[in-house]
Amino acid sequence: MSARPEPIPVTVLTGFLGAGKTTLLNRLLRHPALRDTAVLINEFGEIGLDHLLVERLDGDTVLLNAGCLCCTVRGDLVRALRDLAARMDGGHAIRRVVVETTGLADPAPILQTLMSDPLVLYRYRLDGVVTLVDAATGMATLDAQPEAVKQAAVADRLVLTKTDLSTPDQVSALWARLRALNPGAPLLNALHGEIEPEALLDCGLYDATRKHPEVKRWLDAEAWQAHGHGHGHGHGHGHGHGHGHHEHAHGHGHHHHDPNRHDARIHSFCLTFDDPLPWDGLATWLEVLTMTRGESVLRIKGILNLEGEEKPVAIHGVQHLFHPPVKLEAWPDGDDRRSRLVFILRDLDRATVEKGLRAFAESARQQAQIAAGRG
Ligand SMILES: Nc1nc2c(ncn2[C@@H]2O[C@H](COP(=O)(O)OP(=O)(O)OP(=O)(O)O)[C@@H](O)[C@H]2O)c(=O)[nH]1
Repeated sequence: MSARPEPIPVTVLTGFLGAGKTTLLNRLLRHPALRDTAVLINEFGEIGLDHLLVERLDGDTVLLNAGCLCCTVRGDLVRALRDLAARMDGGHAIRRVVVETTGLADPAPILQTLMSDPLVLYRYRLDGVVTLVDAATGMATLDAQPEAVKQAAVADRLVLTKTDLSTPDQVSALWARLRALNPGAPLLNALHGEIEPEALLDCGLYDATRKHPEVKRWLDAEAWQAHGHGHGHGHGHGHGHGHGHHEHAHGHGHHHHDPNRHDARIHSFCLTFDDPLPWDGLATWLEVLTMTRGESVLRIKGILNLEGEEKPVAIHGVQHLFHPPVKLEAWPDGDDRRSRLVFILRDLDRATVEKGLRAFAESARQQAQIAAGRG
């Protein structure tokens, strides 16, 4: 038996048509930090011009030529990642993968691919979603294109490009809008693709150079506290398991822009629980949620304190698909043992989610009590 090879971090680079993905990628690839990076490019329709534009073609750039992104991309992506793994086994040094999506792509199927294929799961880990937004056209694009809103909402890092082509007012309005849509992702700037790789890389649960989980960077639960003016629903849930609502739904930001219909449909919030949660109840609820409302679940990330578990467990889901839960070695942030669940949802309100979760948790607790003869 050989040990599991160190999983290779995968960064998903997305952003609407012309946002500056190729420009940024070309700059990034010149950095020593991105030595031995393989690039996978997902093109829409025509044989990809981007393939030619990515300058450092050293045989590790693979074109994923997929007409429809919803389904076909997955097979292509899996095949490309499997091929890369075979090349690594043959001694080829690859330390990182960047998947550049087409501007029209819904990032969800790509994320799902990374969390569902067994070989991909074994050899790779999702490091993060980096979404580029063109400062000059971003507002109009977000107004017109639901996919662009979704790309921004699920991002782990948001990068504003082309600030040289827009006024400071345009930039601040766009920042406010992105902040409202996605309070958890740091907002960065890249002029002509110029950005420090450290700002974009290693935003996943694991730092590439260290073994311990980077929960703070990954989950950024504090962001909802800092931005959460929509908290404090005092439901009387009689069991005293924690609460602490931090929500940022759209509509009460500081910006003057009217809530857009796409933005208004998407919102994100963080639920916090002080007491351990029963895994059975939570798992059943997640299953019900994703089976019945999967299309509304853009992303769920969480650190859980589970009944009967000493260590924290990380969960990560996109629409109807979940990454297998990962047991972490240590509690984050000075032994903070609260469960924290970050939700990015479309057309699904917080109360439904929260009530369902609490009900399933409660029912699992009662079942356990009955089973233990205490019911
Ligand atoms: N003025 C200005 N132009 C930029 C900046 N970043 C990128 N561009 C230009 O914007 C255009 C589109 O950039 P690309 O990098 O091709 O964008 P992309 O997101 O890869 O585009 P698609 O692959 O078509 O989705 C190019 O002409 C870039 O030179 C910037 O910060 N300022």
